[in-house]
Amino acid sequence: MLTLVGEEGGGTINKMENEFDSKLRIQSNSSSSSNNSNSNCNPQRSKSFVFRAPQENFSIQDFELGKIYGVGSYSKVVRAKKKDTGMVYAMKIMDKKFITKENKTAYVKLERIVLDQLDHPGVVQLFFTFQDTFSLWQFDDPVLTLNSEDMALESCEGGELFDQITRKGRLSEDDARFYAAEVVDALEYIHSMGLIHRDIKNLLLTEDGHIKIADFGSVKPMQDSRITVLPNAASDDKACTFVGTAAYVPPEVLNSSPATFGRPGAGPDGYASLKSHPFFKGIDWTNLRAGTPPKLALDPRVQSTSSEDQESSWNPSHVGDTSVNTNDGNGGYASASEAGSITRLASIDSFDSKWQQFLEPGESVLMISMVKKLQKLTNKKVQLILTNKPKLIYVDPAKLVVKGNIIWRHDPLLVRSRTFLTIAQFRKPKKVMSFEDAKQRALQWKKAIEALQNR
Ligand SMILES: Nc1ncnc2c1ncn2[C@@H]1O[C@H](COP(=O)(O)OP(=O)(O)OP(=O)(O)O)[C@@H](O)[C@H]1O
Repeated sequence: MLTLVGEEGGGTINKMENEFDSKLRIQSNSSSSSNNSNSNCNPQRSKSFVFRAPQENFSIQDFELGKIYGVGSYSKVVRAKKKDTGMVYAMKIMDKKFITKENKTAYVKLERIVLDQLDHPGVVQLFFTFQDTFSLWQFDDPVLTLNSEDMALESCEGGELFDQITRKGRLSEDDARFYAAEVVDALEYIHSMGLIHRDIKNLLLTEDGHIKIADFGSVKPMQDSRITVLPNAASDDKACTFVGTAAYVPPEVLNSSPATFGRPGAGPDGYASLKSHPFFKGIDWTNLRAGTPPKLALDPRVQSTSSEDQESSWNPSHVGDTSVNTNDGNGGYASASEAGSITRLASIDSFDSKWQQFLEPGESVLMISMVKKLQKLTNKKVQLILTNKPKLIYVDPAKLVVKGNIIWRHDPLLVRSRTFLTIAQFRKPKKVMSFEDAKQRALQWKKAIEALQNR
């Protein structure tokens, strides 16, 4: 049985979560006093800090949840439609216990405060936040409790720029210029606010195809920052701590120096010389966002992407299904019957810090499940973990040691039923492994692995 409470005792967890609350909760405006999530009003710069994006009393039940946009190191981002208003958001759901345990509270707080104060078309907008308690089931064991911190962000329906490059094979020079210009414009704004982002890896796209920068958890406010940063927010000015994602790290950080504004090529005169570079000839910097973006290449595996279709697929049970970008021929959503068979928040254990030790920095879990590894004589319970590296391992859940690293090639997967998944490893040592997933997600495992094979 996987229990969060059972491992450490409810008292400790409660203490941790209270600690989280006290660190995160800052006097906020209430929903009744504020209906201005879209306004440009300046936040109040005083001891009693007032958020522009209010802390609401909503619950996840107020939303229809759809596909999972992605899984970060300490969050899941899910498409969420508010039932009463019909507004669609990208809901960033974070487990408070996990964040507290991993000492990430300050980063969460910083992202919340910074996003609250940024206002630029190239930066993803924060609309509101709320806290919630989910009831979880695992293999029909008693209910578990997840206390979450949720941020309702502007939904970037165009997905990641990375996927556009993958689908198109390469960008034309004009398209590359367009995206580069929008990134430069957004970074100029971010830098003008006295912030260094430090983790520009997810360049997201709006439905129209304009760039949005997200994920401000690693942001570094400089001393003269125009952003109000409250006590307890992350500060590693002196320590030169490594923050960000290894593959995207700027050269100065690799040399153990602090991050600087210089990354994208801005010189001592700021962005002027960069923007007047011959590559950007013809770019109208003052009306950048009025330009026509490159046409988005749709995911060929998704048969229909109209909003209508997406909305008809809403089902709360998807929230626990981390089989991201799978080829289910159903617009990226599980069918109703598949969804029904997915335990609510089934893969919540992906938030459990004990699995994080098997990941490298920046690596995130795509699917995770307690399964039975079928062997000749005995069956063993193992934790099967699929990551975006991509990597597929199974771990002894009691000893917390990796028991196997499955190296796959093409077409090694066989689904015998909703429960049984067989994987053939063709590289040496050659072997065939079978797993039984009591949550009947064999097909989803297959699709998630195949999606990675096809990348
Ligand atoms: N506003 C958004 N709209 C659509 N998709 C989003 C949005 N924000 C994030 N995503 C997707 O969700 C994924 C997870 O985002 P998140 O910010 O939780 O973590 P991350 O930045 O990818 O990873 P890490 O936290 O490890 O740095 C992203 O990779 C992105 O694809």
